[in-house]
Amino acid sequence: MNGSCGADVACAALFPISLQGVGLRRGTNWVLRGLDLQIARGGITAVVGPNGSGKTSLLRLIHGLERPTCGRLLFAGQEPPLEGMAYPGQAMVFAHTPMLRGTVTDNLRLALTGRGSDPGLIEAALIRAGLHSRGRQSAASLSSGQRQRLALARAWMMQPALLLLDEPCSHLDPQASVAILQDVQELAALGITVVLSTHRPEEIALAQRVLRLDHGQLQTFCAPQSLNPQRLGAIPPGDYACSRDCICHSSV
Ligand SMILES: Nc1ncnc2c1ncn2[C@@H]1O[C@H](COP(=O)(O)OP(=O)(O)OP(=O)(O)O)[C@@H](O)[C@H]1O
Repeated sequence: MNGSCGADVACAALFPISLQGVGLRRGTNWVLRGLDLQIARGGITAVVGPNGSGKTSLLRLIHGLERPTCGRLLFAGQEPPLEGMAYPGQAMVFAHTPMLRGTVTDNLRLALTGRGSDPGLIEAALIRAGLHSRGRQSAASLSSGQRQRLALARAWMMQPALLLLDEPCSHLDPQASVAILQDVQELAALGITVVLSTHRPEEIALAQRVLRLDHGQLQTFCAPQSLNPQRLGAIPPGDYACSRDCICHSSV
């Protein structure tokens, strides 16, 4: 597997991802409102904004774990399938990755469910996760950082065209975060389009575009260079503001 966009068919079927007037209501609370934006194939998009601004909800919606209450979500101009939990061609990794009982290898096998066994691919995923000598170890014994690397390797095995990462380093120490971000960059270099929610400047710095939400609404969608670096360092995480010259696009 070269990993370049998993399958070009999947890429062609996913991009661009278009949100047209998308809203998401939970109970009486509109957590996403009037979103109009387009995500093109390739690169890393960082989704930023204060706590509760809707970052996770947006990723869940793109992945198919939730459906828009109103508006349209289109993949390559088409409505996604109604059946199934998650949309095809995608993988999502959460801040806290649950491990199955069993070994590290057992957890990787999960990604191959329904596709038969592929020892070579599992071996490659173990190496990718830096867990080559730990395949037979209980997955429950892994550190948080090792679990996240395993989760990314598992996602890679699924050959996704789109990888959604929900604050992948939020509970990791700096050293573990560096390893995760290295993995993310490698996956992006393989042609996998990455969308990650984050509060961290070092993750935003990896992105080619930054999508900022506030109270469920799109505030900005621009290149990170357009963000004011002074403010990036000086203000509390999650409160990223655009500099005056940031032109806000609905598509970057
Ligand atoms: N299961 C749920 N039921 C009802 N409301 C929810 C649920 N999960 C989240 N919310 C609400 O949806 C809104 C958006 O939450 P979301 O988790 O998407 O924000 P976020 O930007 O990812 O926040 P954080 O930075 O804290 O992770 C918040 O007001 C939150 O309280």
